[in-house]
Amino acid sequence: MARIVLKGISKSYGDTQAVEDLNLAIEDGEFVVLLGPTGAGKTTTLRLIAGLEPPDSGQIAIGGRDVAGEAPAERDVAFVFQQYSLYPHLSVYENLAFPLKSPARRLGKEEVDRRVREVARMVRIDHKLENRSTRLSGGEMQRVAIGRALVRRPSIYLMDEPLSSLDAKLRAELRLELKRIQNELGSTLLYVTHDQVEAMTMADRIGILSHGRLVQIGTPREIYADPANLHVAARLGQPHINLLPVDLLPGGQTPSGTRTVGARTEHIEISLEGERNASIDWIEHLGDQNHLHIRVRDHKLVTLADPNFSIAAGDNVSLTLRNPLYFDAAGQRVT
Ligand SMILES: Nc1ncnc2c1ncn2[C@@H]1O[C@H](COP(=O)(O)OP(=O)(O)OP(=O)(O)O)[C@@H](O)[C@H]1O
Repeated sequence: MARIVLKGISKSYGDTQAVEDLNLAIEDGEFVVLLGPTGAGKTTTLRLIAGLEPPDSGQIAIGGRDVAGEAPAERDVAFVFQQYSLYPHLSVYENLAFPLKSPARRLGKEEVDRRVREVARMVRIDHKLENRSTRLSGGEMQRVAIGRALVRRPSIYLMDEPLSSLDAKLRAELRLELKRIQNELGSTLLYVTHDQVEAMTMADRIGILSHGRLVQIGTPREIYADPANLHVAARLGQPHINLLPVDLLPGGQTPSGTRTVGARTEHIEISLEGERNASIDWIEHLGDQNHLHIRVRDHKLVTLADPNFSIAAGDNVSLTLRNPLYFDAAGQRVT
């Protein structure tokens, strides 16, 4: 377990600035998720910490040590990739034992056996230890890949979209398990994803990356409720935040300098009373909730509604804002 500190890290590939002046401290035992769109610099950040590439400038410290001169193996870091990279000719047991077999480790046979079985229980694959790794489902393979990282007990874990190749149900299951395991081990974990649900459910803190820069870092609640700018506000929330011109809807007290009003479901009151200023274009029925597609003059917005709310396409409704978010011409929050 260890603290990770990045100070002024930059990295470019030719003309592409992948990471730019990145400052980030991840506390010992903390679960930090880097969230950002494709090309934001997430994978590059992990690769720099792991030592797979050197930064152009800046410093990286792990557990108080400047790791500039250290090779990946010396950094005591485990990396889990998007695609499970198991040894196909080996059994699950042998795959899990593999990282413990390097001559440098000098672990006795019993100790290896004990650790393999302990980790197999943790990632819930202990009933398949003798299976060939090719005879596993995608979810089981990824459990083994995660187990192989855990078995070494490194000081930090770096995970690059480890759940993205799995179906939605498995992803939800493994999300919970990863969080439980990290809690149990108290390990420092830096996790990269572009899935906002993973970020919201697992992270102690979320760091939002855009064009190689860290735009904001905070607890999931802070990032969601108090976004620094439009870019961050648009990364979280389902359906997406509605960006509306000032004065389109009544309600709220617009601060001066506001150019755009950001309204999520919880910022929009729908009523069948009062002046009807909007009409329902269509309704998506998702089972436990409905997405209402609403038109206000020539603007469209989407909000959630309870399926029991009795409303139909073509109905006219009254919309009012309640404490929405305000942004200036540059997209920065105005309060
Ligand atoms: N080895 C490389 N050579 C050239 N350009 C690279 C290399 N690695 C990354 N880049 C570029 O650096 C930028 C950041 O890439 P990076 O892989 O870190 O983004 P990411 O946020 O992880 O994206 P994704 O979600 O698609 O994995 C991109 O524009 C990418 O094309």
